[in-house]
Amino acid sequence: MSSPRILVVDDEADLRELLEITLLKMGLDVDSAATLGEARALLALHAYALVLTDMRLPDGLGLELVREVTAAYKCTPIAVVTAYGSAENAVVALKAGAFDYVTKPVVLEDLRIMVRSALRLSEPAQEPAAQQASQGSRLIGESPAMQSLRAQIARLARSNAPISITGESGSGKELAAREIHAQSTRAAKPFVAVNCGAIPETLMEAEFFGYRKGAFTGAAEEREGFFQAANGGTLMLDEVADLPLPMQVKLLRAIQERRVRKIGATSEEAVDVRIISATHQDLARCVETGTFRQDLFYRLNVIELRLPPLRERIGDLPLLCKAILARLSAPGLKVSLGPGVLEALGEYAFPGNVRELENVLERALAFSDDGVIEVGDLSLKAARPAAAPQPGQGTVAPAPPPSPAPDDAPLPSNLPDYLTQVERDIIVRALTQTQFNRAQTAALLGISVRQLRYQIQKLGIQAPEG
Ligand SMILES: Nc1ncnc2c1ncn2[C@@H]1O[C@H](COP(=O)(O)OP(=O)(O)OP(=O)(O)O)[C@@H](O)[C@H]1O
Repeated sequence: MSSPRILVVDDEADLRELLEITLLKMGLDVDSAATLGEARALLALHAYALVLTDMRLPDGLGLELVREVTAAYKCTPIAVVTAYGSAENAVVALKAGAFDYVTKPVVLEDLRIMVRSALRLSEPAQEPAAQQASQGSRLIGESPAMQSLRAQIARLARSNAPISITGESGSGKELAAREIHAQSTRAAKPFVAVNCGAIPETLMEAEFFGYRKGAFTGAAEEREGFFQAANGGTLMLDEVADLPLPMQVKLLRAIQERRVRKIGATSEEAVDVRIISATHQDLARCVETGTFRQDLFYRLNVIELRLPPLRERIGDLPLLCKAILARLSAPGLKVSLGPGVLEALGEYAFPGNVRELENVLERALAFSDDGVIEVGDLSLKAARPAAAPQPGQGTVAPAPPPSPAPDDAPLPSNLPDYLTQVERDIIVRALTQTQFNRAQTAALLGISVRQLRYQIQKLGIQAPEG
């Protein structure tokens, strides 16, 4: 079998030679070109496993070649060599479709890592793996929005460019990130998801970069950070807008240099990590208000992937309900939706998106008789004009408007836990008020007795049987 063939495009003879020798030593075949014209001629003659081009060439810009190769040779990844410190060039090239970049002066280890990663893209075994991943996609939905999302994911999986995923809470940002990872050449390596809002500021550096034994009091053992744990794979920075500014500086450096230093270490180590960031906030707005660094925003936001809210793809409801219920129901139990349920769901705005749909169905399933979910079991939070409760099917009372918290009130650091606590407190208060009379408590809170019983059990509230 012949070795993969690489095309090197550079007009600096010294650098070209260095690249050629490094690639030949990796057992690869190398062609080289000094101009765009020569490169085009070679591309027309051979199929390349990778094109590596300088950005400035005598007869034009490497960027032109990036665009041409991306459009005309879809199976050939193209990477660029950029001058040190010209982050702008790298970002422009990645946006234009470059697979990755290396900076000058070229660090040979970085070059080898990048080349190996690119070659995995053209390995024949990779094709079926990628196909399988997309066929077995866990992102459910056939709406035009989902089809377009899946197509974008398949394209993005073939690049190392940083991706910023935006979308409302519960819309599937983490699922999309996992999907990109699963379809990429990094699939065999770890996917590490980090909730940036959940790490105490004092521990952040240690968590991200690791530490050496004895680096600080309590550092009894050497520990890896998220970057090392994700080496070769993908690091997802969830709720990236929550990163404090000092950590943003350190993160930017790690991403730019592709190197991290453990706390207490004297030297840095190379890490090969693809960064996917996600947030439900408007990062550009955070930059304007000064809570997010512009340079980090620029680095993370190379390619933007927007996840549509569920209400924009409501046609996916039947498929989503089917898949969620199949997952939630006990083996052998057939679960179905009663009349009007899909319509009622279709009229609901789903501020919490697919996660909320999962919760609604899980709760409804617990209340349903004989595995048939009725409209009254849904207990949707917002008013649903056409989904008024049917007589005898439980009631959906309009909630009193929540009193707005003052703008400077401290935000909860874990919203689900906070909301669970609020729910618990309210139920305990209502139970105490009615002296644990469940029927009265349920009526007071506008839920059915069955729903109340379920919540009491779920929240572990100690209440005498009533
Ligand atoms: N298209 C989809 N198909 C199937 N399940 C989905 C889809 N989108 C989201 N989900 C499910 O919804 C839940 C929430 O998804 P996920 O955690 O990816 O959302 P998120 O946007 O990252 O949320 P957050 O902003 O709160 O972190 C998960 O259980 C996920 O499996």
